[in-house]
Amino acid sequence: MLHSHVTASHKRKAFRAGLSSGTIQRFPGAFTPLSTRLIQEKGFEGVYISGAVMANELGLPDIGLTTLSEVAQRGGQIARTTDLPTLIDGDTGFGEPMNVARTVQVLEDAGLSGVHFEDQVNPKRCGHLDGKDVVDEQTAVKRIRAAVQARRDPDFLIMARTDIRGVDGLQASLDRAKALVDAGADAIFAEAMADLSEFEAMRAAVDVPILANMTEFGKSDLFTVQQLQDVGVNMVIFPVSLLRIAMGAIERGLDALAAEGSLQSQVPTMQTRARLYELVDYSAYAAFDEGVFTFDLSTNR
Ligand SMILES: C[C@](O)(C(=O)O)[C@H](CC(=O)O)C(=O)O
Ligand SMILES: [Mg+2]
Repeated sequence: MLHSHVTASHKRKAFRAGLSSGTIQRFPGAFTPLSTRLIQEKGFEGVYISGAVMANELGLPDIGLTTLSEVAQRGGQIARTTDLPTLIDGDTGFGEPMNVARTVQVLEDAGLSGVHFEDQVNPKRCGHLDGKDVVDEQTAVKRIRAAVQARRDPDFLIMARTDIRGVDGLQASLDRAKALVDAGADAIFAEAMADLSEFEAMRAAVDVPILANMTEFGKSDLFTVQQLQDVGVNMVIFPVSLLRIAMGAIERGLDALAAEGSLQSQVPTMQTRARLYELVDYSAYAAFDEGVFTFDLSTNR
């Protein structure tokens, strides 16, 4: 009822334990706080909070328009609904290294378990699009150093994302990842790897956990969790998938409503009222109310 049943500190420790467990950690992207309830119930290890989804949900493209306050608020709303660890997309950190430092502290306070910062220039764009650009190594390293220095909870995970693969190729990406680990990154997000052998090369290059991004309609094939685990990937995100699934269903539903004048034909595809109430734990709230209203002073002398 009401919120997560474990503390932010517990979730951060669980995140780190999962990353070093030898079992790949699967983090679907929650596109609403409500969706975390399903992610948890279905047995996934954690929840990803996508910058693309946060922007797109507001009707904006994912080009660095969302602000730290918007992202922290949404991240906090999502984190509080789940007992699972949460990794949030910190884009380029919302400014210069000083801003990156503040971002870390705000996200720690919002109850997130970790954040990733990327080495793109501003304005940033989806890592799977052409025409993106990256900052030089020194600038990228400064971002990560600022993040690491600002953190107060040593368990809060700072992940460095490098987008350089799509700009300067695989070797540049391995070199960049090593520099980011030397700067203190706890984990590496190697964006837009072309195939499994590239993940394998990244695995060999660094000795921290590595993340694979299985975003649809991107540069990478959609490898299975098992294939990624087999090449030593420690965690995989499905960042925008739930939004895409839901928006696909919404379009089909609206088409049916427009064509048929009623949603009767769609009802079997809908989540039922009973299932929805189960996810928001409705009955526990009703029981709580009943307990308060039936409280009888005379029996408590
Ligand atoms: C992971 C990502 O940064 C996101 O914001 O979810 C995006 C996902 C996408 O646009 O498909 C990315 O840059 O890969
Ligand atoms: Mg993003």
